[in-house]
Amino acid sequence: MSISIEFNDVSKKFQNTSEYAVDHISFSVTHGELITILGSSGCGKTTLLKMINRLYEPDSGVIRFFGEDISRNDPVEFRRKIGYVIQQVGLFPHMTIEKNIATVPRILKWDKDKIRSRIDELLILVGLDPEEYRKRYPSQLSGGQQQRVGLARALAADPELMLLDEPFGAIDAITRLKLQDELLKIHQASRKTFLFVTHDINEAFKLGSRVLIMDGGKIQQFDNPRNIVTNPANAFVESLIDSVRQQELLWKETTS
Ligand SMILES: Nc1ncnc2c1ncn2[C@@H]1O[C@H](COP(=O)(O)OP(=O)(O)OP(=O)(O)O)[C@@H](O)[C@H]1O
Repeated sequence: MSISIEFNDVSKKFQNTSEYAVDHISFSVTHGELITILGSSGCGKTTLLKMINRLYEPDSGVIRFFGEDISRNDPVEFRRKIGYVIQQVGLFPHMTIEKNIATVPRILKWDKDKIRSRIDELLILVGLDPEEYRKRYPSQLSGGQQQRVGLARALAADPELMLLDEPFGAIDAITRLKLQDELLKIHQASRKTFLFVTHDINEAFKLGSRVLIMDGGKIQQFDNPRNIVTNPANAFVESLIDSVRQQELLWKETTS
């Protein structure tokens, strides 16, 4: 099996800050995995993701994509091979849903019929009826529906890698659970690599075949959920798991 993403001793410190945002981290992801990156606010999750699509450049270390050092690629061209979904969705407000989804295929000069059938296929995949939603504008959609379109747009050109930065962070709990289930199905069907950032431990353990736990810019543990629970690597991971146990206890107490 091939390695799609590999970090080799990668660090990033922003100007006028004393601490590393990402502090000498190394890990690799096998192609086809869905990895979640879990940690509290400010631990470096977004910085890690943005170094992959080259919105940020590392200060040191090497990031490889299918074995190639990404710093040698043209960043704009490279970004088209990567789907990127963020919490704020970022749909173009003046464009219809179909035009939003077609953004990258149009840049890649796909022919019109291929783009049209891809739009329909993707809308169905993310649970939106093409007839009803194709011609709408983003402002005519709910937040959850906009996030579905954001996902469809990121998947449009069939990227080898999907980067998802707290995509469901602003969505209500019930819709969020539904979107998580759909994301798992989409991932299974696509067999591509997905890196999903979240600060929600339940979401991280539900979605990730492996969970990369960060704190202070460092990896605390990178393993499958079962091993993390049964064999926490350090006190930080233990306290994270304890926090879920406390929630469960509280839930049991209040419902019994
Ligand atoms: N553009 C920037 N300039 C200066 N410091 C930054 C910049 N972006 C991030 N940082 C700092 O780097 C550290 C890591 O930030 P990052 O956004 O990666 O964290 P995060 O884990 O994604 O947090 P959150 O969950 O709140 O989004 C933080 O201390 C943050 O203040």
